[in-house]
Amino acid sequence: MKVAIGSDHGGFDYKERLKAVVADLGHEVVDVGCHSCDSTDYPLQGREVARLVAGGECERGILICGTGIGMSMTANRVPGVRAALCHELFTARMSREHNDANVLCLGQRVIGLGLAEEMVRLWLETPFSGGRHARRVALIEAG
Ligand SMILES: O=C(CO)[C@H](O)[C@H](O)COP(=O)(O)O
Repeated sequence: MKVAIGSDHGGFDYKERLKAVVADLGHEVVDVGCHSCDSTDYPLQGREVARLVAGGECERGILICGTGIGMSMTANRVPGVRAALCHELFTARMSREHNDANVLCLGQRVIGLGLAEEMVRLWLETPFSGGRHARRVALIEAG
């Protein structure tokens, strides 16, 4: 898969570490920035990743800021994006199985790096269950 990844300064360190996790699983990483710890504004990177996913250039997206909240608010404004803000493994898995989430949002100031790495692996490898959940996702997309 092609996986877009982006962060603001509050998520920069995790972005750099999570890129390796994504690549180790055999996926292509598209890094939209930011590219340093200098202060920046999360909607810039959040929108860029969301547009890549909504436009089909990337199949999935991962966004990291301090809490993940601003990134999820931003990404979910883009039609076709189903961004899930997760802080533990259960919701990361369910966001794929039940909600077909195509963007994962994480908070670098909320969870440890080891958990974030495990969540990314689980989230990338968990398929959508379909069935009754497909009807519900279609209702989301119908607006
Ligand atoms: O979590 C975030 C948005 O949801 C940002 O990373 C956070 O608000 C940045 O804060 P600061 O400019 O004080 O570093």
